[in-house]
Amino acid sequence: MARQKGTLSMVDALSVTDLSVAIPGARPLLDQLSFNIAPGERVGLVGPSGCGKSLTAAALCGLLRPPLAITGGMAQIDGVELVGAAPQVWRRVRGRKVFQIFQSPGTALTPARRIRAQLAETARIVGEDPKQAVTSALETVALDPHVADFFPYQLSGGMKQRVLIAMALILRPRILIADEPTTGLDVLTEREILAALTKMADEVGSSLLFVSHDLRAVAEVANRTLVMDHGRLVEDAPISNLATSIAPAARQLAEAAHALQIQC
Ligand SMILES: Nc1ncnc2c1ncn2[C@@H]1O[C@H](COP(=O)(O)OP(=O)(O)OP(=O)(O)O)[C@@H](O)[C@H]1O
Repeated sequence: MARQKGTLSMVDALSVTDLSVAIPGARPLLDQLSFNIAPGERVGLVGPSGCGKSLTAAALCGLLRPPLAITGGMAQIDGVELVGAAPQVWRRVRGRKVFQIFQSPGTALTPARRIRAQLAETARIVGEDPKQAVTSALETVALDPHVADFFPYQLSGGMKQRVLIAMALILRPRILIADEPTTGLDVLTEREILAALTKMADEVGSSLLFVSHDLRAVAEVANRTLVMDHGRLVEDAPISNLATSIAPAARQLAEAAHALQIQC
């Protein structure tokens, strides 16, 4: 495995070194993860259910809840150390340096505010003209301009995900972490979301860490894949190399994806 141990170089958007997460006193749930992501790089994080993908995303977004805790290692975004960072550091980092999109987009939107107000507020945070930013971000994620007048409850799951991607477009984060953003969506909506994600990352130059159990979805957005198994990183390779990996979890994922390919 071409595993990069990660002292932060000038070019890394994210550098993770020996990151461990556990309930203190118990065995680690994340065990000494190390990887780097370059600016603009799009990386998939895959592995079997329960291997630690979501915990990794949560740790990098400062969203672990006690008794879970980071028990060792470092994680830097754009040179800012996240492990042990104070709340005021997180307020500076969250959104502008790391933006997260999760499975349930509804929880990230304020229920009683129209989409226009929420996107405009985001634009003001970064000093953008709100009107222009809202129009242009909605257009980039292929949402009708009228969506700006809606409340979150009036949107489908796929539309809410696109609103969040529009928010990321306005904030221009250094890295976007998307944890299973298309789970529960139909396949056409899934492809639209993946297209919006890659377009957003291309326009802004953001790096993308795309968490999924679905290698086919990862293949749409990333060409490098991190594979986890039982809390450890077991492979770091181009997606096309997984079938011949020495890591059984990587080979099993490649075989499953191959078996699911349907000729239409
Ligand atoms: N709050 C928690 N307290 C204790 N253990 C937890 C907690 N959250 C997750 N875990 C454990 O950590 C491990 C990794 O969980 P995680 O949610 O990261 O898996 P995952 O790879 O995202 O799985 P899936 O693909 O099913 O979403 C699992 O064994 C899980 O039971």
